Amino acid sequence: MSDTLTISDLYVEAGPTAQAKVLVRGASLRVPAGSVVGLVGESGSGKTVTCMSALGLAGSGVRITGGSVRLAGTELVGADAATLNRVRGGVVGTVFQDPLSSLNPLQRVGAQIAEALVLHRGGRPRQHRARVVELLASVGVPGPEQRMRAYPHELSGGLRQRVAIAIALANDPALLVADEPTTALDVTVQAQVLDVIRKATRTEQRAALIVTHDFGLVAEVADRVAVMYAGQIVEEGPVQEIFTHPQHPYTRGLLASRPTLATGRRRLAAMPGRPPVPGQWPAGCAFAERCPHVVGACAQAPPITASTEGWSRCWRPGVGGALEEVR
Ligand SMILES: Nc1ncnc2c1ncn2[C@@H]1O[C@H](COP(=O)(O)OP(=O)(O)OP(=O)(O)O)[C@@H](O)[C@H]1O
Repeated sequence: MSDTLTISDLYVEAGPTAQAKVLVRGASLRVPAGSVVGLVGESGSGKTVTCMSALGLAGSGVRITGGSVRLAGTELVGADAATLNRVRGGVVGTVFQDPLSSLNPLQRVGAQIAEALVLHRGGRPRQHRARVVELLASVGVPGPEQRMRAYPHELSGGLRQRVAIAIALANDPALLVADEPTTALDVTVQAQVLDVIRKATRTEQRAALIVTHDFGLVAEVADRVAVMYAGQIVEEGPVQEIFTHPQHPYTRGLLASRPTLATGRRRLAAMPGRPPVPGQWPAGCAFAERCPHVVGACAQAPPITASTEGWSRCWRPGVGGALEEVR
């Protein structure tokens, strides 16, 4: 299967060149066409910076210093503003955690969807009315003809996120990037919104990259997963394989932490061979007596990320964020 998105050996820095902070170090990631990939890692590991800088959407002061990003055949690193504008909203649609901050509070939601269509397809907003209704219906907004006239604050959080997804999907993008799309929602609504994202990808053969700290969400929705730690992708592969045979200690630590999504938890529990529960030293850990940390429940700083059954080693962030073994 060809890749819709290929990120290769990406380096990203921030701050003045002389004292630049390296935020992403050699990240490589592929999102095959028609598949859902979860980019998972703890807060601050560099997930958002990786995705946003890859799409040319990183904040000021953040720059790519190496690597390549190919989206549907177009190289984005070093691309001019016109190419990036064509790609954003056209080839890739983005959804963020908080729809209230991504939607314009002063504009009716239908007008905002129509605006996305006008931007890439031309014409006047009212010419896109039928497509707006169709989009709202496709993301499960009931009564789309009425709801398109609502302002964002008149809708529930779940409906607002559906509207944000409708905007992201407006121009039939090849790739949907969703950054913590369900974190701001309560648990039942989370499952519904994930369902919308899954349908939007599976039925249209569209690829999706979902950024999350929640392995349960990945278990629920993704085909492949990439695990990010301290600016590096430490492990990448099919979800089932990574969940049942995690190779990297950090992945094991993440898997041992409690996923929030009930359905994801059920799927995880059904996978044989997953790591032990947090808070306990695994049987046979060679460092149990010397090391003060416990799996997934470390109170120290910097934390040791994992020491689980089958691993006789503990790891912690070392110089420059690289993992070093604790001896
Ligand atoms: N504009 C910036 N300038 C300097 N540092 C930045 C900038 N943006 C992000 N960072 C730093 O880069 C690191 C990675 O941030 P990022 O937002 O990508 O993490 P994340 O894994 O997405 O976490 P979260 O889930 O909390 O969003 C953090 O240490 C953050 O402080």
